[in-house]
Amino acid sequence: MAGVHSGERMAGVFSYESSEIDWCEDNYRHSEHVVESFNTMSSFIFFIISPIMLYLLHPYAKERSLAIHLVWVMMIFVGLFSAYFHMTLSFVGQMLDELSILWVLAVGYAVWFPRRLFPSFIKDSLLQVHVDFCLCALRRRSTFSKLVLVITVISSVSSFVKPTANAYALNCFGLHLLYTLIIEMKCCTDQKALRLAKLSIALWVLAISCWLSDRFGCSFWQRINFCYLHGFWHILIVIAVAYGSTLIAYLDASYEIPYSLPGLQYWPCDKWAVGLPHIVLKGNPKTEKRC
Ligand SMILES: CCCCCCCC/C=C\CCCCCCCC(=O)N[C@@H](CO)[C@H](O)/C=C/CCCCCCCCCCCCC
Ligand SMILES: [Ca+2]
Ligand SMILES: [Zn+2]
Repeated sequence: MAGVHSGERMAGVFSYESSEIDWCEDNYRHSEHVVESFNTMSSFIFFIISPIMLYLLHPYAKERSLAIHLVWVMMIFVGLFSAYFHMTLSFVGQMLDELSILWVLAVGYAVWFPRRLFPSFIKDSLLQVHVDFCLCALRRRSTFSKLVLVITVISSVSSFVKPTANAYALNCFGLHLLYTLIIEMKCCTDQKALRLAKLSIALWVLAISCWLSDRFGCSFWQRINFCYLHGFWHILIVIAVAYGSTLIAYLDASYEIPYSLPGLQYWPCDKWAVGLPHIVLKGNPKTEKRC
């Protein structure tokens, strides 16, 4: 009997609308198989932007570390799980969506978090030992990555305690990322980087306004028959991440591989006012010392 009950519960977490979260868009408006059509369709933006970013970041990732590619590979899974979540509004869909975001953030922190902002116990840990500068930098990042891994595993397990709070916790990580970016930009004089920082922050503010407005202002949006703000959030946040992560990658390249003379450009055309930012390496890496 107990087996039957646990089997039913297992099936329950996959069933349509088993999540406690329901976004503002009307359910089953366009199809009886898709709960929120616009929210599902807008998740496909991840499948467009991620491969382009993988292609654009390749020269920098090849020089710095191929692990950087993990960020945009995992963003494809975020898109996939987001589409599945909005198609079903199932509990499993919600958890996959949120846990995939958590793990992308973790990889982003592990590969890009600025070394000079590492906790002091990591920064001081190798001071006494006389090791090569590059080796020391690598070891510190590896220790930091292990710390990130421990925090992410604990957060993943805790996410099952109160699933409705997960999205807010994830946005707190987003706020920390914003704070880190502001600290990093304080002493920056590079006009292209400053412009990219302003654009990233503006896109993030716009995206989060859509997310919050869909969550808390739904009755207003229903009255004017415009319930698509969560879908707009998907589009804006993926562009904000493309802008913000390229900026962080550019700052990382300037500190860690300065000999490759990193620069910022826009794709498809650098002269256009809009486009996807990427890093160009103007130096000749082969002849220089690598870290
Ligand atoms: C030094 C660190 C570098 C980190 C690099 C950035 C890595 C990318 C991080 C996050 C990806 C965000 C993906 C958004 C997923 C959209 C799916 C979705 O809509 N899910 C909702 C349910 O459908 C769910 O309620 C959303 C929860 C909130 C998620 C908040 C994530 C924080 C995003 C931070 C982005 C910062 C952008 C940088 C701007 C300066
Ligand atoms: Ca809905
Ligand atoms: Zn969503």
